[in-house]
Amino acid sequence: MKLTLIGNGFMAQALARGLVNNFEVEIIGRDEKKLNEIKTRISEVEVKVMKDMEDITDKNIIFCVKPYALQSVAARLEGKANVLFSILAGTTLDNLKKQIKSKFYIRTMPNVAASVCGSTTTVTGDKEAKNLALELFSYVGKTVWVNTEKQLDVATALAGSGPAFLSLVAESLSDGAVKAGLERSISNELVKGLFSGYAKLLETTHPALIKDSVMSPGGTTAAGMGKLEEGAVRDAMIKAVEAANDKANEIGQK
Ligand SMILES: NC(=O)C1=CN([C@@H]2O[C@H](COP(=O)(O)OP(=O)(O)OC[C@H]3O[C@@H](n4cnc5c(N)ncnc54)[C@H](OP(=O)(O)O)[C@@H]3O)[C@@H](O)[C@H]2O)C=CC1
Ligand SMILES: O=C(O)[C@@H]1CCC=N1
Repeated sequence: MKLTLIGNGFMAQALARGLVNNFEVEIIGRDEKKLNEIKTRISEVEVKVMKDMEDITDKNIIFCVKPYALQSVAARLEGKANVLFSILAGTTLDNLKKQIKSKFYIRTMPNVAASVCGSTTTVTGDKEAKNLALELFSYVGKTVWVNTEKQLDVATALAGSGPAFLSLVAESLSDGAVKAGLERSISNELVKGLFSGYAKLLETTHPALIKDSVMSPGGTTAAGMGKLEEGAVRDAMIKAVEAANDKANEIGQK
């Protein structure tokens, strides 16, 4: 089966790398130089500069441009695709249906860890294309089917934006260690180990239990936790996910 990725940015390339071993992959973009650079990095893909009018009849499209570019790119697509898979944050199935013709529509939300086959991708849309969607995105990590776009928007806030939120945690923990006198290279090494070890623990243990197992009475962790609560980190994280979800809804209303 052939997959056509429209857009050649970070996510398109991450998906292409995961998909080339199992599908024919074509990437369509607007910048020949960028496309040729991609071809040198991912030799298995076909690259193509978008025509004034691009025929998508019967193609399986993975749409990978920014949400604001939907209208201008859609205006140059003619014909009816087989399945349109969108990775666009916030952009609703209704909006996609108004702008691009396809037999079936799927909305997905992968994350940046797709570039290392570690995405957890949420998927919703037409049931007829469910199995294909779950298969495609399994080549860049795990997949989770949800029944509503409301769930997909919240998943966008949590798992799509989440790597950026966790980057703030990773970077600031390393900064704290440097402030306390540890060399940056050692701090960064410890943060990497901390995240990978923690990910393994989280597979089997609730976060509250992990916290309780670390925090001894009057100990070092309790001292640090006090400061996190003073800084309202928990509240800030909750508000970050809420704000990202609100933004997805706002994009959806445009
Ligand atoms: N980054 C992330 O972590 C995630 C992003 N997403 C979603 O993925 C989508 C792509 O994001 P990302 O890969 O990060 O963004 P990039 O900016 O890296 O890529 C966007 C791509 O769209 C192309 N593009 C923009 N406008 C046009 C146009 N008018 N005609 C043709 N091509 C156009 C750009 O072309 P050019 O290179 O020529 O500028 C570029 O190839 C977004 O909709 C985002 O919501 C989803 C999950 C996670
Ligand atoms: O912020 C963004 O637009 C994208 C969507 C999901 C993650 N990042």
